[in-house]
Amino acid sequence: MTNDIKEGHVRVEDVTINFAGKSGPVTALDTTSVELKPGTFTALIGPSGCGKSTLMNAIGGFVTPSTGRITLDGTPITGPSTKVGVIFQQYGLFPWFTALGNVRFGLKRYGLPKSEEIDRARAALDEVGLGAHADKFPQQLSGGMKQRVAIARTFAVGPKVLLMDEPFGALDAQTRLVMHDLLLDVWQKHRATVLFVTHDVDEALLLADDVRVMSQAPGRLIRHYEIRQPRPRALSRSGSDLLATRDEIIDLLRPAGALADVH
Ligand SMILES: Nc1ncnc2c1ncn2[C@@H]1O[C@H](COP(=O)(O)OP(=O)(O)OP(=O)(O)O)[C@@H](O)[C@H]1O
Repeated sequence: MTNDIKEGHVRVEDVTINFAGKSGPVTALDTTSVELKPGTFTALIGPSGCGKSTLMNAIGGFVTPSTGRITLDGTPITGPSTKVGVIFQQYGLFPWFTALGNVRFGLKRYGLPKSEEIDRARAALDEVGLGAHADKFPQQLSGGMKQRVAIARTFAVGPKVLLMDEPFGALDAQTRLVMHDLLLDVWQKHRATVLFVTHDVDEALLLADDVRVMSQAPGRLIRHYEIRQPRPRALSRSGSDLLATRDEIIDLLRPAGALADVH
């Protein structure tokens, strides 16, 4: 998708990440270079343990690369920042705050006047369709509703980059479809650069501009698919291109296919 968005440009340059394991160093991410262009939506898919979360945590500033570097808009990422929002499968909501309180908490660091903070939090909840549930506590909300609160909390802060680690993995199939539409709607309004980790090939193809496939551990990027079908997409009426891509990715994720050459 062409766009005139200038911020949220992520470059990962020759990054490897090693951790200290019980029996010596473990390579969690093999040499990886990738560019996330401003305002684009990239899905990252790969076998379990290949290093998807490690790459995401490095872009989030939670993990330091062992070699190489990661920049956001030309500046090296050296730690967590409000420019990079994060949404995990576990909603990360405070149980003692209402939905509104949770969104307000994310805004606290800005030191806004109380009325403005409340207005912004309410607007964010309206945007995800939860305006009528602002005063409910997380335990009174369904999984999909909790994830809506997490999305509202993150977008309210105005991140340039949004990292999502299997955000809908715990939701049922029907709720996931609703959440896909909601996420695309909110993303298209805010146009943060999104990196979305998933195990679900269909989810990647329905949502992303770019699908990046990783090899078995120690992971590296082995394939890049540019998906140019207009959204909203449905695999059942998407024509043969998307279905052929889907078959290819499923093959790549099989242990033998995952050793294929880099493209
Ligand atoms: N802090 C850590 N210390 C030691 N090893 C780690 C650490 N974090 C991750 N690893 C190891 O690095 C490898 C990659 O882990 P990572 O969680 O990034 O994989 P993943 O692709 O996200 O897996 P999954 O799809 O199962 O969530 C694994 O072998 C994991 O055990």
